[in-house]
Amino acid sequence: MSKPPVRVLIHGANGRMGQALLRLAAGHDDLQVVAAVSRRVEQRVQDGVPRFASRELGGVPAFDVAIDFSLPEGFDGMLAHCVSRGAAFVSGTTGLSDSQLAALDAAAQRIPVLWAANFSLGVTVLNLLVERAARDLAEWDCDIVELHHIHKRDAPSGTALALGAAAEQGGATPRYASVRAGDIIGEHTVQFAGIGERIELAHRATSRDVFAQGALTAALRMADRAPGRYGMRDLLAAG
Ligand SMILES: NC(=O)C1=CN([C@@H]2O[C@H](COP(=O)(O)OP(=O)(O)OC[C@H]3O[C@@H](n4cnc5c(N)ncnc54)[C@H](OP(=O)(O)O)[C@@H]3O)[C@@H](O)[C@H]2O)C=CC1
Ligand SMILES: O=C(O)C1=N[C@H](C(=O)O)C[C@H](O)C1
Repeated sequence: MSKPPVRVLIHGANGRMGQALLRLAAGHDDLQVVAAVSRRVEQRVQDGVPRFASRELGGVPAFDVAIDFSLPEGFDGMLAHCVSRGAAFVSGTTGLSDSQLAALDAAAQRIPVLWAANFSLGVTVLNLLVERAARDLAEWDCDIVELHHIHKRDAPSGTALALGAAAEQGGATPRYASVRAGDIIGEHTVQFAGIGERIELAHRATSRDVFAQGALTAALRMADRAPGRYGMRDLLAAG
């Protein structure tokens, strides 16, 4: 007998990422979007998916996992809601405060939690490469340059900070520079500069679909996990 589809809630549904998630989710037989949540709701049902405003969470049907790509103002409410429903929480929202990041650890005592600054396979591997390079190049200057679209609010990007943490793990001390321009999806370069030579490790996303597809895959894999804190590296290890 085939498994029933994983029931997914998408939070931040009106946004750039929310729209990509809804479009790509429609092509997955193994999941069903049972609720699309955002601040404002114009139509009660759109493309067969029930819509809810964030103040109406009490009326949302049962779900196995929420995928949150909202903003820091929306994040706390959805995390708390997942804990109260016993559902898994997968989030890519960036610009979070230290206390919001700590709240992920507290929630992970009760539900499966995966937060990642970047859901692309390329950046997941880039983090490993940066940590490795920093181990041998800790004395070199380390600079992280990130470019994003003009609407992005947080800087440095979540990915830049995660790459910085990987560099620090290897012993380097990174500096950050941010550019906000046009419709750039997301580009990150980690430069290690010595005397007479330098290395650049770079990732360029040309479509938001890579983040959305990564988050849908993560949601499918998190739905039936034990409570705990997970990262993209755990998904790599899972194959
Ligand atoms: N980890 C990753 O791989 C990636 C992470 N991101 C991050 O995802 C987040 C969303 O990005 P993007 O889609 O471009 O942003 P948008 O501004 O396009 O969308 C944000 C969404 O969040 C909703 N929202 C905002 N505030 C609240 C609130 N207080 N309560 C409930 N919902 C709220 C908005 O609803 P409404 O429209 O109704 O106001 C909107 O649907 C950002 O933090 C971004 O940095 C982005 C891409 C990849
Ligand atoms: O806001 C975005 O667009 C993106 N945000 C993430 C970040 O802050 O690193 C990931 C990606 O680069 C796109």
